[in-house]
Amino acid sequence: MASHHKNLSDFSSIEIASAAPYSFGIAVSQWNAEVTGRLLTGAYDALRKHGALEENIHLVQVPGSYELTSGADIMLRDGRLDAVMCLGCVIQGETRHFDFICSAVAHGITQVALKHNKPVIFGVLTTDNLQQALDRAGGIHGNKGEEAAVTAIQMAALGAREATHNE
Ligand SMILES: Nc1c(NC[C@H](O)[C@H](O)[C@H](O)CO)[nH]c(=O)[nH]c1=O
Ligand SMILES: CC(=O)[C@@H](O)COP(=O)(O)O
Repeated sequence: MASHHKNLSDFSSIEIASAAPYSFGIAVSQWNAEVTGRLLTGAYDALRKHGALEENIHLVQVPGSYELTSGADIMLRDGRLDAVMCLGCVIQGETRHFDFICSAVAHGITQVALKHNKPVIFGVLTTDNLQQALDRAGGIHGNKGEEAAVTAIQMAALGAREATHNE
């Protein structure tokens, strides 16, 4: 299994840019708040650890992961943000509803990123059960929210470099 005994939040092998110059949006789902709250803490703490200013971190809450697409779109409308993280937790139930939500949010946020030409980071846990989610929200497998924040920083820095290069 890919993540067996692996801390998915181990970034020791990469150089992470400073987050200080950039503005970030975080859209977080209220479904499975026990998990998404931990993802949010991981993301926020990682942004601040890498220099993001408190006033440059903007938060919106949406009902469920399916609404993360709309939340990201709304956050990107005024063009002020350099990257948006979408944090959610979808846990398999008895029906195929899980499949539709996971597919919709993955495709949806991709379309939003292309629409606004800004990075929209997929920080959504898609698990078989609650324990798998908790293990990836500050547990034995790290914190998907922290991963999303590091990814957002790296992509914001990439965008800034490319903008400078193309001037
Ligand atoms: N079952 C989960 C949901 N379901 C709700 C949907 O995300 C959506 O809000 C609803 O279908 C109305 O559009 N959401 C999660 O984030 N996680 C779940 O496990
Ligand atoms: C991912 C979901 O929407 C799921 O939790 C709902 O449960 P069910 O498939 O049993 O209706």
